Amino acid sequence: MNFNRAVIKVGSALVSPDAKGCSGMYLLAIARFITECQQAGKEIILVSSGSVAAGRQLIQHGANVPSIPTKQAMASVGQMQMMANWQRFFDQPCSQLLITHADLKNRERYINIKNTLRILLANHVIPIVNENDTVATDELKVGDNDNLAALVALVSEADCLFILSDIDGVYDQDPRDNPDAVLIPEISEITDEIYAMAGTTNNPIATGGMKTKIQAAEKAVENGIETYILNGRNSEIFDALLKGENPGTRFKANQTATKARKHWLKHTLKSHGSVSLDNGAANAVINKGASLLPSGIDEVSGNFAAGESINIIDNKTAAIIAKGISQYSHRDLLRIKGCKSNQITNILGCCPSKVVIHRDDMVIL
Ligand SMILES: Nc1ncnc2c1ncn2[C@@H]1O[C@H](COP(=O)(O)OP(=O)(O)O)[C@@H](O)[C@H]1O
Ligand SMILES: N[C@@H](CCC(=O)OP(=O)(O)O)C(=O)O
Repeated sequence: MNFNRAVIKVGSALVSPDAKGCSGMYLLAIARFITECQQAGKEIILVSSGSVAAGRQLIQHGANVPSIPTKQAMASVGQMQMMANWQRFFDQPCSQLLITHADLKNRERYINIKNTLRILLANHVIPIVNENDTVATDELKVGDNDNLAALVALVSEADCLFILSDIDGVYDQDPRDNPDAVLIPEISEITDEIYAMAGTTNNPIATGGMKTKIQAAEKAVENGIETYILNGRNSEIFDALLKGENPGTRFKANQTATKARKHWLKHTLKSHGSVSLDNGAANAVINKGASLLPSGIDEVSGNFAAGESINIIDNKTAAIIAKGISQYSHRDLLRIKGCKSNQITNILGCCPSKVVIHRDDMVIL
């Protein structure tokens, strides 16, 4: 799995499969996948739908489609149930972020959301985002959690977006109406033809269907974020992902977005110091797309602050193999070099990051 930070979007049909309150039926496997990703040094943000579905039985409504205020009340009571349901699958604390489109459009609020997410992740809290349905009228709304998840991936600078739904991926036509529909494993360009294949949803508790998932994928890939649409009802997909396979539809990230950042790293940023790596770490960085962990660092030289660029040297050849932005100052690195990431807090008193240089902050030379 070649990512450092991912947003995982979970649809209503997984949180509340029969729209009668919350269920753990599908969340257990999702939570296990999240834990396994974290154990591999990756950071995960959840975007969870399901508040309306979870609260549906607790608010009176007739046989007709509930009105907007009724749905807002359902979301309000259902959100509590949904968060409690997620929390029981994690030993770590979960946190709640309820946001609207208006929050993401406002620069000051955008930065506040970004900073909050960063600090939550640094403290090993699992951020769980949903739209703030109570205050969201049409002008304030993102409207669907697929597009919200793409915006969360942008604000959090994630490099991967997983959209988990009740269907295996994008088909050439809606498989609910067309049994001959064929799954498309790889989409390298989102064209009008792709949009034409995507229908809406017939699930009364869901919003958007495949159309909003394609919109979300488009937003993400054009910003260099690889996107997958997957069936969260099938727990085998998580084993496949962990093995680096694609068990659904993958949208290739636009390389120019990634390239622009790598170009800036390589050519614009001046290095203020260096770290030398042992054999295993040098191999992981060059050949396995890994982030740099403190355990692989043998030596630290120079005088640099957290957030500054440094060279990465292979101890064996003394060659500069890569360059990247260090999450730690040279002083802190001298104290944590050679240590496991889970020892950082004991040594420094805090752990702003499990990795010394994130893969997306690194360029191989
Ligand atoms: N081309 C398509 N490929 C796959 N699914 C499609 C397509 N067009 C429409 N759909 C529908 O989209 C649904 C998933 O969207 P939705 O019900 O909004 O799920 P979620 O609650 O996970 O957001 C599928 O169950 C399927 O019926
Ligand atoms: N904020 C709403 C999200 C609605 C929504 O987008 O649902 P889904 O299509 O299942 O992702 C809720 O929590 O019910």
